[in-house]
Amino acid sequence: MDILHSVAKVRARVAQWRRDGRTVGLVPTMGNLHDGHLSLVQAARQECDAVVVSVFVNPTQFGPGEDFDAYPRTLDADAARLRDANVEVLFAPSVEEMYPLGANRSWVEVDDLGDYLCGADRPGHFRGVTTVVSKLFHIVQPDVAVFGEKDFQQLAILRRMTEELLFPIRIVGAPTAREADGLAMSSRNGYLTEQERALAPRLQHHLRQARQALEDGERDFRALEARTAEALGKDGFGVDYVTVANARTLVPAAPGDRELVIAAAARLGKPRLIDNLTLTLPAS
Ligand SMILES: Nc1ncnc2c1ncn2[C@@H]1O[C@H](COP(=O)(O)OP(=O)(O)OP(=O)(O)O)[C@@H](O)[C@H]1O
Ligand SMILES: CC(C)(CO)[C@@H](O)C(=O)[O-]
Ligand code: BAL
Repeated sequence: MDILHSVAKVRARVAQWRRDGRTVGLVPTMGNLHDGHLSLVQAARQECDAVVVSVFVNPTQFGPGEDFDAYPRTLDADAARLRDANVEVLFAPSVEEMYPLGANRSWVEVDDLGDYLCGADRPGHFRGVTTVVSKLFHIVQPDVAVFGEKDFQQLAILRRMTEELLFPIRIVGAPTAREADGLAMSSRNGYLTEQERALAPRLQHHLRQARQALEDGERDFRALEARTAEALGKDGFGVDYVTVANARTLVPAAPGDRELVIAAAARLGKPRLIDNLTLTLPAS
Protein backbone atom coordinates (compact mmCIF):
# COMPACT_ATOMS: atom_id res chain seq x y z
CA MET A 1 0.00 0.00 0.00
CA ASP A 2 1.17 3.51 -0.81
CA ILE A 3 0.47 6.46 1.46
CA LEU A 4 0.02 9.50 -0.77
CA HIS A 5 -0.33 13.05 0.50
CA SER A 6 -0.69 15.03 -2.73
CA VAL A 7 -3.56 15.40 -5.15
CA ALA A 8 -1.14 15.15 -8.09
CA LYS A 9 0.21 11.77 -6.94
CA VAL A 10 -3.27 10.31 -6.49
CA ARG A 11 -4.31 11.55 -9.92
CA ALA A 12 -1.20 9.97 -11.47
CA ARG A 13 -1.81 6.64 -9.74
CA VAL A 14 -5.46 6.51 -10.80
CA ALA A 15 -4.50 7.44 -14.38
CA GLN A 16 -2.16 4.43 -14.44
CA TRP A 17 -4.92 2.16 -13.15
CA ARG A 18 -7.22 3.47 -15.88
CA ARG A 19 -4.60 2.71 -18.55
CA ASP A 20 -4.45 -0.83 -17.10
CA GLY A 21 -8.26 -1.11 -17.32
CA ARG A 22 -8.76 -1.32 -13.56
CA THR A 23 -11.92 -0.11 -11.79
CA VAL A 24 -11.51 2.14 -8.76
CA GLY A 25 -13.34 2.30 -5.42
CA LEU A 26 -13.17 5.18 -2.93
CA VAL A 27 -13.87 5.05 0.81
CA PRO A 28 -13.80 8.54 2.37
CA THR A 29 -13.11 8.64 6.13
CA MET A 30 -11.86 10.93 8.85
CA GLY A 31 -9.53 8.21 10.16
CA ASN A 32 -9.22 6.59 13.60
CA LEU A 33 -10.38 3.50 11.78
CA HIS A 34 -12.55 0.80 13.35
CA ASP A 35 -14.25 -2.35 12.04
CA GLY A 36 -17.13 -0.25 10.65
CA HIS A 37 -14.70 1.51 8.32
CA LEU A 38 -13.14 -1.84 7.43
CA SER A 39 -16.55 -3.16 6.38
CA LEU A 40 -16.76 -0.24 3.94
CA VAL A 41 -13.34 -1.19 2.60
CA GLN A 42 -14.51 -4.80 2.10
CA ALA A 43 -17.55 -3.55 0.18
CA ALA A 44 -15.31 -1.43 -2.08
CA ARG A 45 -12.94 -4.37 -2.51
CA GLN A 46 -15.80 -6.58 -3.72
CA GLU A 47 -16.88 -4.01 -6.30
CA CYS A 48 -13.53 -2.75 -7.65
CA ASP A 49 -10.02 -3.76 -8.69
CA ALA A 50 -8.26 -1.00 -6.76
CA VAL A 51 -9.29 0.78 -3.55
CA VAL A 52 -8.40 4.26 -2.31
CA VAL A 53 -9.20 5.14 1.31
CA SER A 54 -8.97 8.80 2.23
CA VAL A 55 -8.22 9.91 5.77
CA PHE A 56 -8.90 13.60 6.18
CA VAL A 57 -10.35 15.45 9.15
CA ASN A 58 -12.26 18.04 7.17
CA PRO A 59 -12.33 21.43 8.91
CA THR A 60 -15.28 22.82 6.96
CA GLN A 61 -17.76 20.29 8.35
CA PHE A 62 -17.01 21.15 11.98
CA GLY A 63 -18.95 23.98 13.61
CA PRO A 64 -17.56 26.46 16.14
CA GLY A 65 -17.10 24.69 19.48
CA GLU A 66 -17.06 21.23 17.86
CA ASP A 67 -14.14 18.84 18.23
CA PHE A 68 -12.01 19.59 15.12
CA ASP A 69 -8.81 20.07 17.16
CA ALA A 70 -9.46 17.13 19.49
CA TYR A 71 -10.60 14.70 16.77
CA PRO A 72 -8.37 11.58 17.06
CA ARG A 73 -5.63 11.49 14.42
CA THR A 74 -4.05 8.02 14.34
CA LEU A 75 -2.51 7.75 10.88
CA ASP A 76 0.10 5.06 11.69
CA ALA A 77 -2.47 2.69 13.21
CA ASP A 78 -4.89 3.46 10.35
CA ALA A 79 -2.22 2.67 7.77
CA ALA A 80 -1.47 -0.67 9.45
CA ARG A 81 -5.14 -1.67 9.35
CA LEU A 82 -5.52 -0.64 5.70
CA ARG A 83 -2.35 -2.50 4.72
CA ASP A 84 -3.82 -5.65 6.30
CA ALA A 85 -7.01 -5.06 4.30
CA ASN A 86 -4.97 -4.97 1.04
CA VAL A 87 -5.89 -1.39 0.21
CA GLU A 88 -3.84 -0.01 -2.70
CA VAL A 89 -3.68 3.68 -1.70
CA LEU A 90 -4.18 5.60 1.51
CA PHE A 91 -4.74 9.26 0.59
CA ALA A 92 -3.92 11.46 3.59
CA PRO A 93 -3.81 15.08 2.43
CA SER A 94 -3.07 18.14 4.55
CA VAL A 95 -5.67 20.88 5.00
CA GLU A 96 -3.56 23.05 2.66
CA GLU A 97 -3.65 20.38 -0.03
CA MET A 98 -7.46 20.16 0.09
CA TYR A 99 -8.04 23.89 0.59
CA PRO A 100 -5.18 25.45 -1.41
CA LEU A 101 -6.43 29.04 -1.23
CA GLY A 102 -7.06 28.97 2.51
CA ALA A 103 -10.53 30.06 3.57
CA ASN A 104 -12.88 28.27 1.21
CA ARG A 105 -15.13 30.36 -1.05
CA SER A 106 -16.51 27.66 -3.35
CA TRP A 107 -19.16 25.37 -1.98
CA VAL A 108 -21.23 22.42 -3.09
CA GLU A 109 -24.54 22.38 -1.29
CA VAL A 110 -27.59 20.17 -1.51
CA ASP A 111 -30.52 22.47 -0.95
CA ASP A 112 -32.71 19.71 0.45
CA LEU A 113 -32.67 16.86 2.98
CA GLY A 114 -30.76 19.03 5.45
CA ASP A 115 -33.54 20.79 7.32
CA TYR A 116 -34.12 18.07 9.92
CA LEU A 117 -32.11 15.60 12.01
CA CYS A 118 -28.40 16.49 12.20
CA GLY A 119 -28.82 19.29 9.64
CA ALA A 120 -30.94 21.24 12.11
CA ASP A 121 -28.39 20.88 14.92
CA ARG A 122 -25.20 21.39 12.90
CA PRO A 123 -25.65 24.39 10.57
CA GLY A 124 -23.15 24.26 7.70
CA HIS A 125 -22.09 20.70 8.49
CA PHE A 126 -23.49 19.05 5.38
CA ARG A 127 -22.24 21.86 3.14
CA GLY A 128 -18.75 21.00 4.42
CA VAL A 129 -19.34 17.30 3.78
CA THR A 130 -20.68 17.74 0.24
CA THR A 131 -17.88 20.16 -0.61
CA VAL A 132 -15.08 17.88 0.57
CA VAL A 133 -16.64 14.76 -0.94
CA SER A 134 -16.96 16.61 -4.28
CA LYS A 135 -13.26 17.43 -4.07
CA LEU A 136 -12.47 13.77 -3.36
CA PHE A 137 -14.66 12.69 -6.27
CA HIS A 138 -12.85 15.09 -8.60
CA ILE A 139 -9.44 13.92 -7.41
CA VAL A 140 -10.03 10.15 -7.45
CA GLN A 141 -12.82 9.90 -10.06
CA PRO A 142 -13.85 6.50 -8.70
CA ASP A 143 -16.37 4.12 -10.24
CA VAL A 144 -17.83 3.38 -6.81
CA ALA A 145 -17.82 5.26 -3.49
CA VAL A 146 -18.88 3.60 -0.23
CA PHE A 147 -20.49 5.34 2.76
CA GLY A 148 -22.02 4.00 5.98
CA GLU A 149 -25.73 3.85 6.74
CA LYS A 150 -24.90 4.90 10.30
CA ASP A 151 -24.69 8.45 8.91
CA PHE A 152 -28.09 8.03 7.28
CA GLN A 153 -28.69 11.67 6.42
CA GLN A 154 -25.15 12.09 5.05
CA LEU A 155 -25.67 9.08 2.76
CA ALA A 156 -29.01 10.45 1.50
CA ILE A 157 -27.49 13.88 0.81
CA LEU A 158 -24.47 12.42 -0.97
CA ARG A 159 -26.71 10.23 -3.14
CA ARG A 160 -28.71 13.31 -4.11
CA MET A 161 -25.57 15.32 -4.84
CA THR A 162 -24.11 12.55 -7.00
CA GLU A 163 -27.28 12.17 -9.01
CA GLU A 164 -27.98 15.87 -9.48
CA LEU A 165 -24.41 16.89 -10.27
CA LEU A 166 -24.07 13.94 -12.69
CA PHE A 167 -21.00 12.43 -11.06
CA PRO A 168 -20.52 9.13 -12.94
CA ILE A 169 -20.09 7.31 -9.63
CA ARG A 170 -22.17 4.56 -8.03
CA ILE A 171 -22.86 5.22 -4.36
CA VAL A 172 -22.94 2.12 -2.18
CA GLY A 173 -24.43 2.25 1.33
CA ALA A 174 -22.97 -0.19 3.86
CA PRO A 175 -24.91 -1.46 6.92
CA THR A 176 -24.01 -0.14 10.36
CA ALA A 177 -21.36 -2.23 12.09
CA ARG A 178 -22.04 -2.68 15.79
CA GLU A 179 -20.23 -3.76 18.92
CA ALA A 180 -21.43 -7.02 20.51
CA ASP A 181 -23.76 -5.05 22.81
CA GLY A 182 -25.42 -3.20 19.90
CA LEU A 183 -23.59 0.13 20.11
CA ALA A 184 -22.89 1.49 16.62
CA MET A 185 -19.13 1.68 16.08
CA SER A 186 -17.87 5.24 15.92
CA SER A 187 -14.54 6.99 16.34
CA ARG A 188 -16.16 9.24 18.91
CA ASN A 189 -17.02 6.25 21.14
CA GLY A 190 -13.41 6.62 22.25
CA TYR A 191 -14.43 9.77 24.14
CA LEU A 192 -16.75 7.75 26.44
CA THR A 193 -15.73 7.05 30.02
CA GLU A 194 -16.11 3.46 31.22
CA GLN A 195 -19.40 4.30 32.88
CA GLU A 196 -20.74 6.11 29.80
CA ARG A 197 -19.61 3.24 27.57
CA ALA A 198 -21.74 0.86 29.66
CA LEU A 199 -24.77 3.13 29.12
CA ALA A 200 -24.21 3.88 25.44
CA PRO A 201 -25.98 0.75 24.01
CA ARG A 202 -29.20 2.10 25.56
CA LEU A 203 -29.45 4.40 22.54
CA GLN A 204 -29.81 1.41 20.24
CA HIS A 205 -32.06 -0.31 22.79
CA HIS A 206 -34.56 2.58 22.81
CA LEU A 207 -34.54 2.81 19.01
CA ARG A 208 -35.36 -0.90 18.87
CA GLN A 209 -38.21 -0.36 21.34
CA ALA A 210 -39.54 2.42 19.12
CA ARG A 211 -39.33 0.23 16.04
CA GLN A 212 -41.16 -2.53 17.89
CA ALA A 213 -43.91 -0.09 18.84
CA LEU A 214 -44.33 0.86 15.17
CA GLU A 215 -44.43 -2.81 14.19
CA ASP A 216 -47.08 -3.33 16.87
CA GLY A 217 -49.27 -0.63 15.30
CA GLU A 218 -48.25 2.68 16.95
CA ARG A 219 -49.02 5.44 14.43
CA ASP A 220 -48.75 8.54 16.61
CA PHE A 221 -45.19 9.30 15.46
CA ARG A 222 -44.79 12.47 17.54
CA ALA A 223 -45.91 10.75 20.74
CA LEU A 224 -43.50 7.90 20.07
CA GLU A 225 -40.63 10.35 19.52
CA ALA A 226 -41.46 12.10 22.81
CA ARG A 227 -41.63 8.80 24.72
CA THR A 228 -38.33 7.62 23.27
CA ALA A 229 -36.62 10.94 24.02
CA GLU A 230 -37.93 10.81 27.57
CA ALA A 231 -36.63 7.27 28.07
CA LEU A 232 -33.20 8.31 26.78
CA GLY A 233 -33.23 11.34 29.06
CA LYS A 234 -33.98 9.11 32.06
CA ASP A 235 -30.96 6.98 31.12
CA GLY A 236 -28.75 10.07 31.27
CA PHE A 237 -28.53 11.11 27.58
CA GLY A 238 -28.84 14.73 26.51
CA VAL A 239 -31.20 14.25 23.59
CA ASP A 240 -30.69 16.43 20.50
CA TYR A 241 -33.46 14.72 18.55
CA VAL A 242 -35.43 11.52 18.15
CA THR A 243 -37.33 11.59 14.86
CA VAL A 244 -39.47 9.10 13.00
CA ALA A 245 -38.92 10.33 9.47
CA ASN A 246 -39.83 9.44 5.92
CA ALA A 247 -36.71 7.48 4.92
CA ARG A 248 -36.59 9.09 1.46
CA THR A 249 -37.31 12.77 2.21
CA LEU A 250 -36.10 12.77 5.86
CA VAL A 251 -39.12 14.92 6.74
CA PRO A 252 -40.88 13.91 9.99
CA ALA A 253 -43.17 11.02 9.09
CA ALA A 254 -46.81 11.70 8.30
CA PRO A 255 -49.77 9.29 8.18
CA GLY A 256 -49.45 7.05 5.13
CA ASP A 257 -45.63 7.08 5.04
CA ARG A 258 -44.42 3.48 4.96
CA GLU A 259 -40.65 3.62 4.41
CA LEU A 260 -39.43 5.01 7.74
CA VAL A 261 -36.21 5.74 9.56
CA ILE A 262 -36.08 6.23 13.31
CA ALA A 263 -33.04 8.43 13.87
CA ALA A 264 -31.57 9.88 17.02
CA ALA A 265 -28.66 12.00 18.18
CA ALA A 266 -27.88 12.16 21.87
CA ARG A 267 -24.99 13.43 23.94
CA LEU A 268 -23.44 11.18 26.55
CA GLY A 269 -20.65 12.99 28.35
CA LYS A 270 -18.36 14.42 25.70
CA PRO A 271 -19.51 12.71 22.49
CA ARG A 272 -22.70 13.17 20.55
CA LEU A 273 -23.78 9.70 19.42
CA ILE A 274 -26.01 9.06 16.41
CA ASP A 275 -27.85 5.93 15.39
CA ASN A 276 -30.84 4.90 13.30
CA LEU A 277 -33.04 1.97 12.34
CA THR A 278 -35.18 1.62 9.25
CA LEU A 279 -38.44 -0.21 8.75
CA THR A 280 -41.23 -0.62 6.21
CA LEU A 281 -44.76 -0.47 7.52
CA PRO A 282 -47.29 -2.85 5.97
CA ALA A 283 -49.82 -1.34 3.56
CA SER A 284 -52.95 -0.65 5.58
N1 LIG B 1 -20.40 1.70 12.60
C1 LIG B 1 -20.29 1.97 11.32
N2 LIG B 1 -20.75 1.10 10.38
C2 LIG B 1 -20.67 1.37 9.07
N3 LIG B 1 -20.13 2.50 8.57
C3 LIG B 1 -19.65 3.39 9.45
C4 LIG B 1 -19.70 3.18 10.86
N4 LIG B 1 -19.14 4.25 11.47
C5 LIG B 1 -18.77 5.10 10.50
N5 LIG B 1 -19.07 4.59 9.29
C6 LIG B 1 -18.87 5.23 7.99
O1 LIG B 1 -17.50 5.46 7.78
C7 LIG B 1 -17.33 6.61 6.95
C8 LIG B 1 -16.37 7.53 7.63
O2 LIG B 1 -16.95 7.97 8.85
P1 LIG B 1 -16.15 8.64 10.01
O3 LIG B 1 -14.69 8.61 9.69
O4 LIG B 1 -16.78 9.91 10.38
O5 LIG B 1 -16.34 7.57 11.17
P2 LIG B 1 -17.14 7.63 12.47
O6 LIG B 1 -16.71 6.49 13.29
O7 LIG B 1 -18.59 7.79 12.11
O8 LIG B 1 -16.64 8.91 13.17
P3 LIG B 1 -17.45 9.93 14.02
O9 LIG B 1 -17.27 9.46 15.40
O10 LIG B 1 -16.76 11.17 13.64
O11 LIG B 1 -18.88 9.96 13.58
C9 LIG B 1 -18.73 7.22 6.79
O12 LIG B 1 -19.25 6.81 5.54
C10 LIG B 1 -19.49 6.60 7.93
O13 LIG B 1 -20.89 6.51 7.68
C1 LIG C 1 -17.74 11.52 4.41
C2 LIG C 1 -16.69 12.21 5.27
C3 LIG C 1 -15.38 11.43 5.22
C4 LIG C 1 -16.43 13.60 4.67
O1 LIG C 1 -15.47 14.28 5.41
C5 LIG C 1 -17.18 12.36 6.72
O2 LIG C 1 -18.31 13.16 6.81
C6 LIG C 1 -17.35 11.05 7.43
O3 LIG C 1 -16.34 10.56 7.90
O4 LIG C 1 -18.49 10.54 7.50
N1 BAL D 1 -19.33 10.74 10.39
C1 BAL D 1 -19.78 12.11 10.41
C2 BAL D 1 -18.67 13.07 10.42
C3 BAL D 1 -18.84 14.16 11.40
O1 BAL D 1 -19.50 13.97 12.43
O2 BAL D 1 -18.30 15.24 11.18
